[in-house]
Amino acid sequence: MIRINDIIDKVFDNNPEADLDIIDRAYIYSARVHDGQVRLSGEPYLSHPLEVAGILADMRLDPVSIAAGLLHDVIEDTHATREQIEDMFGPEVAHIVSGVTKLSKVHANSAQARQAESIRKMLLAMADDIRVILIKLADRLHNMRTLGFHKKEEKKKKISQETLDIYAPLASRLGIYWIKKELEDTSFMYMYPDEYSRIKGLVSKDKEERENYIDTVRGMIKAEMEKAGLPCEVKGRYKHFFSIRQKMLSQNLSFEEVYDIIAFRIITDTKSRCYEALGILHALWKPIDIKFKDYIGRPKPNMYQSLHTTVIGPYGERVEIQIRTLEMDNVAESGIAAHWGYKEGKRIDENVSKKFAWIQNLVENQANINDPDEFLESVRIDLFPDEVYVFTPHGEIKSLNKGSTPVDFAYMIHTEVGNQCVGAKVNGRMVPLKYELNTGDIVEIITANNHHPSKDWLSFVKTVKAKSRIKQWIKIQEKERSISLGRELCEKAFRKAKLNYNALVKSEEMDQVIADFGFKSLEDLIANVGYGKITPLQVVRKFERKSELEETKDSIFNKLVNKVIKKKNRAGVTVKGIDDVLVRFGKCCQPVPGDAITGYITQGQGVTVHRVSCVNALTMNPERQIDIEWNQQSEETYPVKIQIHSYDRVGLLADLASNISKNGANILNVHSEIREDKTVDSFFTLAVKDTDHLKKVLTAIKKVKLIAKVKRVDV
Ligand SMILES: Nc1nc2c(ncn2[C@@H]2O[C@H](COP(=O)(O)OP(=O)(O)OP(=O)(O)O)[C@@H](OP(=O)(O)OP(=O)(O)O)[C@H]2O)c(=O)[nH]1
Repeated sequence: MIRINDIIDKVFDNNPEADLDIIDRAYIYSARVHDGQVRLSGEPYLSHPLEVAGILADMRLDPVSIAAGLLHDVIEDTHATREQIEDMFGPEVAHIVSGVTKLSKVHANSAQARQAESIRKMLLAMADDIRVILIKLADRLHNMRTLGFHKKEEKKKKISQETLDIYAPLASRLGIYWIKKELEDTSFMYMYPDEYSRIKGLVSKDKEERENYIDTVRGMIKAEMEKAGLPCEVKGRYKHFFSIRQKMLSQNLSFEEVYDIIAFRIITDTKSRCYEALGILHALWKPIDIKFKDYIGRPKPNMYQSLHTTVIGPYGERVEIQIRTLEMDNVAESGIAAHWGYKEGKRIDENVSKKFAWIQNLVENQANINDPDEFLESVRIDLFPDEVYVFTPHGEIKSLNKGSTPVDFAYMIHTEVGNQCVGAKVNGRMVPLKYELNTGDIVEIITANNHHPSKDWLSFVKTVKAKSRIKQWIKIQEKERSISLGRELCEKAFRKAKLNYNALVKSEEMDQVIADFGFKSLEDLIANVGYGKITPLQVVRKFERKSELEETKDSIFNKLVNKVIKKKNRAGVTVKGIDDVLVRFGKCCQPVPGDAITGYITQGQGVTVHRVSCVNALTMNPERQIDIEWNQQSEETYPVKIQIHSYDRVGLLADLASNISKNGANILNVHSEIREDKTVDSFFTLAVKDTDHLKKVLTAIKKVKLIAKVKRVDV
């Protein structure tokens, strides 16, 4: 078991100025709260947080991350609370520890949904503080190292599969290659023990011969570099087992045919020397053209940089050689962690944040995908990137998933370019929209203003962005179609039931009906009628039931309430300088004569009247504003909403209704909300002649028994 002093030494070696005290304190606290707990291995539980902290120190992370690693499961597994952690170690450590704790709580029915949920949580946690995921990776790595202590084979396989599905790709995407490799190889060993042993056996077979080969080739490369005065270190590396297996499966190769089981790495000091070394190598051994990859010019999204070349080696064999600087080599192993400041308080730098902006994108693009299968599929594409690099006609480089098409490219440029894409030229030639792009292609998208995405595109696009934007467009179209169909169906059904559809859609009963069905808006309700999810008759029945209920209420009140005024097209307002213009009233502020008003010229729908104090009037475009005034001779009445706050008592509504009626105002609508403190707010929509009439009604209501407050309110 690693000791705390070993961890502290590692941190000190990385950064002699690090705050070691927080690590010490976290260790003491963790030891205290985990006291008495044991792991399946029989070791004290403390060994786990210590090993996790050791892995984090190997990743050269900052003391805050290491302290959080020591405490990573105290909230979940002991009596410790987030507040205690915050008091003792500060908000940063507490935030990270509680982030790790949240990740371990996944509630879902199916295995698929569980996986989707845990990936979604990880993405969110990464977008919040990437250190949460680094700790989770270290935690998983140690759990994999000790997986052998689990008794059940099934359990070991399940955990290994999850590691291959989620944790290894995440480590790869974050560029922490050493963790990715270890996770893959350990999972491989538990998942397919026979195959693992076979490959392991084949790699170690003829070990001595292989080591001799490595020494010889390394010596040759080194000598050639020295001759050219190029300082460098040359290493031989064995491909990891899981990667060998993947290559054999994906390219249908036998073990002997995987030529890069041994490869060489040249580490030099500057970027230009990397290219120089490449030239020297190619002069020594003939390169295989198609196997050259310049990840220095085009780094991978996980920041990996290196030149890869394959040459015909000294014995006529293929030799893969990777060339990079020392700094690139560090990043190749540690990825994002290599860029993580391990000095106190130093945050991840902006450049690195930009490189990892894909995390944010992933979170945003997937926020609306609810189906676990679809979610996993889309994340899989993003987590197992196999990029192609293509160019815009202006020479800008874009990286896309392998298999991407011009439509993916178009959506990557801009959603509108995608939506209006009609054709594409690749390297100057027209290609079908489902053409698979290759690295180096120059792609030009042809758009047409009124063109729209097609459902068929979903069958070939590869990127999450293109998929989600096309689906979004289809959804909007379907919704629009459903709304107009739904409206038509409802109108017919209402007519048949002798209900006035146009009046009722604007009523408060409709708000209630919408809520009864569990929808948020009238549009949603109508669209669902159009989709066929509810029938128009179900909507009609709600209204019929409502009027039946109403009839059982107090009869005086009922008669008054049901005297709904059928209003004629509103006059009563003159628009200055224009005679014959359609005038409508803002539903938002319900102006009545006497109110200061203003007009808003709408597109094709005449002028809308608002009170000058209405928020909509305050924010309207001044160019569309027009002066209007009340017509003095108008005989019209106007709806206005009032709120009456009072104590709840028997007969209150009847008293109010008769008082309002006595004062010459008709009641168009009423509803009450009873509060816990035995008071009630009654909302009446009245038809009044003007503000004076309204004032008279309000004053009269104040005289009704036990009324606390009366006021006019906006709708
Ligand atoms: N650190 C790091 N190394 C990378 C990355 N991508 C590629 N490499 C290195 O490059 C090797 C080969 O990758 P590629 O050139 O992409 O080609 P291949 O996948 O072999 O297919 P191809 O031969 O082109 O058909 C990898 O081997 P293995 O994956 O077997 O790994 P390791 O060597 O560490 O066990 C790594 O050594 C990366 O993102 N990070």
